[in-house]
Amino acid sequence: MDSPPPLSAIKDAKVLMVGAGGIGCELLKTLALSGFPDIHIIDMDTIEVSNLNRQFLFRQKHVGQSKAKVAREAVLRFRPNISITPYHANVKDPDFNVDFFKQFSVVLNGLDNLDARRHVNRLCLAADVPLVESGTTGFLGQVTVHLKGKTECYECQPKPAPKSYPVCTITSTPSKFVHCIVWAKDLLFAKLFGDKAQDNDLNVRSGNASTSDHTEDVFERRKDEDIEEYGRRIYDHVFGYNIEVALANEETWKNRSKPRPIYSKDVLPERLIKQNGNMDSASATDNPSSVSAMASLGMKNPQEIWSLMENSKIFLEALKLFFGKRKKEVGNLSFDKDDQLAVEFVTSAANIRASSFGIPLHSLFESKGIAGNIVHAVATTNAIIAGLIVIEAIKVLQKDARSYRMTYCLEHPSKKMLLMPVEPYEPNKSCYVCSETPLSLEINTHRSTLREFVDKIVKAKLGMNLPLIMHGSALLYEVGDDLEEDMVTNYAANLEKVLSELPSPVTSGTLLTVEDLQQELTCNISIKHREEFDEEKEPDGMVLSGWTPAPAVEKKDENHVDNGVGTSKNITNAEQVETNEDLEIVPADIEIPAEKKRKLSEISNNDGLGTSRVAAKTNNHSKVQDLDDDDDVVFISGGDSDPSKKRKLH
Ligand SMILES: Nc1ncnc2c1ncn2[C@@H]1O[C@H](COP(=O)(O)OP(=O)(O)OP(=O)(O)O)[C@@H](O)[C@H]1O
Ligand SMILES: [Zn+2]
Repeated sequence: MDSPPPLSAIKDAKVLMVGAGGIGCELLKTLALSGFPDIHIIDMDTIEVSNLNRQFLFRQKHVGQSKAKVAREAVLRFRPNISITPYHANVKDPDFNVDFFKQFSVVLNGLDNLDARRHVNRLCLAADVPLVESGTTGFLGQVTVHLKGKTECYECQPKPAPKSYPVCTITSTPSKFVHCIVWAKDLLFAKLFGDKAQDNDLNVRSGNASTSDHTEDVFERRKDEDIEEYGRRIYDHVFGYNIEVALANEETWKNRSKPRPIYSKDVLPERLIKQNGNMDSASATDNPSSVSAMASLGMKNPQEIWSLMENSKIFLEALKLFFGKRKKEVGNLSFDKDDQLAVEFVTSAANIRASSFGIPLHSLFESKGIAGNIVHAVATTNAIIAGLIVIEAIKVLQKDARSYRMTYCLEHPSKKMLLMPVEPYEPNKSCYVCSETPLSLEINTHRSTLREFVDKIVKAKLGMNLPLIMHGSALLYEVGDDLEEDMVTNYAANLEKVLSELPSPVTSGTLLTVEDLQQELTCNISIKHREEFDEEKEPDGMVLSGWTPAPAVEKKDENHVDNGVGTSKNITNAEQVETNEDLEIVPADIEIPAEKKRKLSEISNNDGLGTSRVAAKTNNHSKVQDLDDDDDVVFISGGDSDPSKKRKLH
């Protein structure tokens, strides 16, 4: 195949692509066809059957192989003369350090989780390499350009927190099917098959616990207890007894319709084994990943809505299969949308609960989508977004900063346009990642340990990978392969100490320096002691602040138009999305600007210090409601985790 000569800016470019999934496959193809001569790809995954419907560089025979390597081979078949270097690895591996990033002209992300995106953002800032970010969720998509000091970095705006529900809605007063799914997945499944020791609101106490039968841990299987008996006991406890206990609190039901307790004997015959000969033989195979309650019971259609009786049978069968065929995993399982048996269990439990609360039942297919925060992937959106990434990459290579655009791909046309380009925003001066703004942390220094600080703040909130913590010149903690043994012992001991009892005590007023050696990121955290925290609102028992959106100021030139679009009015669609009930379970990785912020061109038109001719603009992003996980993002994606990971249906 002959191809036209590449643009001169492309000819010498060396680009790094991170992620070879839905967006990545499209991107690699478009880069190759556009004439990019030297492409490096990092992807840590192997190909799954569920990827094949949209990750078109992969075929059935590639299942189980490295995405980065197979993508390379597929593209070399139609562009044999370009150089493609694959890395089957996690981008967070220490090998991919700042020096590694420095060799590239531009980095292009096709990731699906916040954690990896933040990491790449930091490495690009440290290496001073431009980053083109992207994400898609169904029909929605987004591409942004991040150039150190010129445009906002990926982390300049706090990301939407994952959608969460009030605990009491989940444990006591569900009103939507999603509440039943969250209950089945995060409480019941976790209690039965995950870590037993975890706190869990399922063991609802009766009014007089001392005389109740329920003082024992009902979830503990009794010695020699038959598995069906055990399953029925769990069933009766969570769908019968717990509902009776809840009903006893009249106040709760004053303005709500009361739930109905459901006991297994009312729904199922006394003994299923008699009814269903294959209950004991269970599934035909011993391969744990193919064990299925539906298969055992001869039910085939995942789109069918099961009756209460069918849900109850699936519930008992799935429970039995976990304790029979997958016994080794019990105690360590966490819900995985690709685990058929887990989805069957969660679907049936959610449906039985829904039945009790008068909520419409759902099929396994629908439940899987809700439980896995799945948004149906749209291959065309990935292709459009990949094209836009390449357009922005070319502008970056041409050093044409004034024409950079962040572009949103909308679900419904706005002013007859599906693509909405907006000029990029200037960096947020209070961003702890790309500016040096100190953070402050309220924490109980007499109660919280260094380990809690490391896990909940340094890793979870600040997204650091290889952290080092200093108080003045005293090193309190660091990680690394080359540490002396006595240092390792010291740090391990420090981790268990409360902050005020560390060798160099951390108390109110202490300024801690936290550094990530791989990301080359340093943050100063000013510590403020606080005695009490609200368990519901501040479950971490610590509050980090200082990382805020840039202050909103009164907006001028409201009708200013970028490229013919881009006024605040263009956001209506995004706002519709935000209030769209159907999207409730979508992990919104996407952020859409509600109103304009100061833009790059306005800054570069003047002294470059931010005293732009446009005196006042707002700086708010209206984020599409985060429906999940993962996950996750200012950018949309194929999904995280991670609690912030968005996922697609395959
Ligand atoms: N830390 C990371 N290092 C390297 N690659 C990563 C990292 N995190 C995510 N990825 C890759 O990014 C890609 C994202 O692609 P995509 O959103 O299509 O997800 P997927 O895993 O292929 O599909 P799905 O999530 O829908 O099952 C994946 O191939 C994944 O392996
Ligand atoms: Zn920033």
